[in-house]
Amino acid sequence: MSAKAVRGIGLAHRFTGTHYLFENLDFELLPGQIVGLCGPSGSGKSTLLSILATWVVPSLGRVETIGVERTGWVFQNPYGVPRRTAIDHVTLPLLAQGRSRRDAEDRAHRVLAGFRLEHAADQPFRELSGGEAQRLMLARAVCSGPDLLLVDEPTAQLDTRTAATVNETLGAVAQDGTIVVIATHDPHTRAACTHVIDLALAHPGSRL
Ligand SMILES: Nc1ncnc2c1ncn2[C@@H]1O[C@H](COP(=O)(O)OP(=O)(O)OP(=O)(O)O)[C@@H](O)[C@H]1O
Repeated sequence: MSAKAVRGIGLAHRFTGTHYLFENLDFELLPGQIVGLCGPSGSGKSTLLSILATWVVPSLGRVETIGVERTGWVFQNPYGVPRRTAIDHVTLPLLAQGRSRRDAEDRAHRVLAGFRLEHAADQPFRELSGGEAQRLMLARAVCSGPDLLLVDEPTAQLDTRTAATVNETLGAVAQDGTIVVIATHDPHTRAACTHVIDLALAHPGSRL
């Protein structure tokens, strides 16, 4: 496995005209880790994901990456092609990597099964439930082979059993060498993480 790491160094962020959401954040994220970004609503979890994705420049500090060429992102709101089937969404990134159709479809079915979506393989995206659509986005992101996978609230819409499967599958993705970062409110998802960055503790007000 090639060396990969994501480092946050002295990170702090505030939007124009607002107070600092968090300050003095230092961390190193490595393959095999599944890192939970935790904290109350509005504490800056999605903002920190955007900073890790380099979409938002932090007010202070910097992010350094080593060996991270591909970043996958799964939003809270799933977006797909309404008429295209679930299996198509997952097969496409595998074909784009140069796999044969048969190899791509085999892998796509295995990944769908990992997210409890086998039953929906041939359903068009528009017929999926909210939770199925979001799991499909996870499956698609995993199939794009990211070095760093950023996920916003993956279990918010799921029942406990499905959420547990998703957490296990993300754990397996981390074991395969992806750095997985999950913004979450869910205590079960937090418990499934190997590391936690708690933004409640990085909030300037937490020291008052
Ligand atoms: N582009 C922006 N401009 C100004 N303020 C913003 C912007 N984006 C987010 N904020 C504010 O920054 C704060 C943190 O937002 P963020 O979405 O990162 O929190 P969160 O912890 O992910 O919240 P939630 O758990 O509710 O999703 C919020 O008060 C939000 O209104």
